Amino acid sequence: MGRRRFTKTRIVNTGNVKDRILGVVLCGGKSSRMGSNKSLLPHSDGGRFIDHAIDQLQAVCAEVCIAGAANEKPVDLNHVFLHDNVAFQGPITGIISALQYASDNNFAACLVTPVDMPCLTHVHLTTLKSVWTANRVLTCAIDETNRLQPLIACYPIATLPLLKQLALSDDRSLYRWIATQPHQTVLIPSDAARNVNAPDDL
Ligand SMILES: Nc1nc2c(ncn2[C@@H]2O[C@H](COP(=O)(O)OP(=O)(O)OP(=O)(O)O)[C@@H](O)[C@H]2O)c(=O)[nH]1
Repeated sequence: MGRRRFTKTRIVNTGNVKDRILGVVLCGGKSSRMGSNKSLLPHSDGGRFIDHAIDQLQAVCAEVCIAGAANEKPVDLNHVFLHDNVAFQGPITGIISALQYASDNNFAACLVTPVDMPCLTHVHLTTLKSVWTANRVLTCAIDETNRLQPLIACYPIATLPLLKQLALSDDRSLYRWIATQPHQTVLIPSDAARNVNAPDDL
C-alpha cells in the first residue's frame, strides 16, 4: 500500500475575476517595537507572517502585491513589490502606491491588510470583499469594540486623489479620515484584528 501524502491545503480563489481587486500586504515601517522585520516572523501555519498574509489575500483577489520599503523585499517572493516613495511615512504611503498601481493596471479597488495581523484570514476578507462588491464604496473592518480598522479595508480607486491630499495634510490619520467619508463597515472578531507589535505580543 502506497504512503499517503499530505500536502498543504490550497486556498482556491473563488472570487469573480471581473471584480478586479488588487490585494495589498502592507509591510513597510520601522518595526521598532519588535526590533526585527515583522514580515519575517514565523507564523504558526508554518510560513512567515508575510506568506500568511499573501495566502489569505490570494484566496479573494485577482493579484496580490507587497508595499514596503525597498530593503524589506523578501528575496524569494515573486509578487509585485511597490517601494514606498518616501520612507517611514506610515501605511498611507503604501496604500497610495498600491492604488496608483491598481489604477494603472485596471483594477477596481485595493483590498489592504497589514502584515502584522496573523489571525486575519481569508474568511474575514471574503466577507469584506462581498460587502464591497454589493455597493462599491470604501469598505472598512470594525472590531467588536466598534473601532475602525483602516488597514483592513477595501479602498476604491476613486480614493486615490483624496488619500494623496490626506498624505500632504497636517492630520494624516486614516482612522479619522475614513470616519468623514462615505463608507460601509464589516464586523470582524477583535482577535482577528489583533496586531503583533512587540515580542511580548507573540
Ligand atoms: N508600506 C508601508 N507600510 C507601513 C509603513 N509603516 C507601517 N506600515 C505597515 O502598517 C502596519 C502597521 O504598522 P505599525 O505597527 O503602525 O508600524 P511599524 O513601523 O510596523 O512598527 P513600529 O515601528 O513598532 O511602530 C504594518 O503592517 C506595517 O508593516 C510605511 O511607512 N510604509
